[in-house]
Amino acid sequence: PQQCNLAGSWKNDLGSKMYVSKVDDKGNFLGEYHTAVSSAQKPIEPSPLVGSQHLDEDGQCTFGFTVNWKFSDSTAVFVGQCFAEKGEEILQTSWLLREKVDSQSSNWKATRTGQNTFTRM
Ligand SMILES: CN1C(=O)N(C)[C@H]2CS[C@@H](CCCCC(=O)O)[C@H]21
Repeated sequence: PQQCNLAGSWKNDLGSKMYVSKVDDKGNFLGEYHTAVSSAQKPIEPSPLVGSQHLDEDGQCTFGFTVNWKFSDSTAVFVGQCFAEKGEEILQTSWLLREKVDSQSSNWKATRTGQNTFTRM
């Protein structure tokens, strides 16, 4: 069965790109996230990501990774699964974006969530 390995280049429906370096034998990986959009004031820069994926024998692995934004006081965490359909690999992900807020009274509005699909570039 096709082993769904996250190494390589991915793009999502927002036009963001993700470059994943090799996945080690424990499933850990590093990479870079090139976001296409941002609510931050500063110019967008590539940002490091650190993650881990299951290396199941059936190849439809689940994974998670964290993106530490270099141009924004925020952090995103993604969880998802890799699906292999007719030779195409699709990453179905959900994410939480936590932005730094100035006081706990604003804590309620600090976390956003969404879902995104990635395909190989
Ligand atoms: C573009 N995005 C993207 O490709 N996503 C899957 C979502 C989850 S991370 C967010 C971008 C955050 C940029 C940094 C910031 O504005 O604080 C958004």
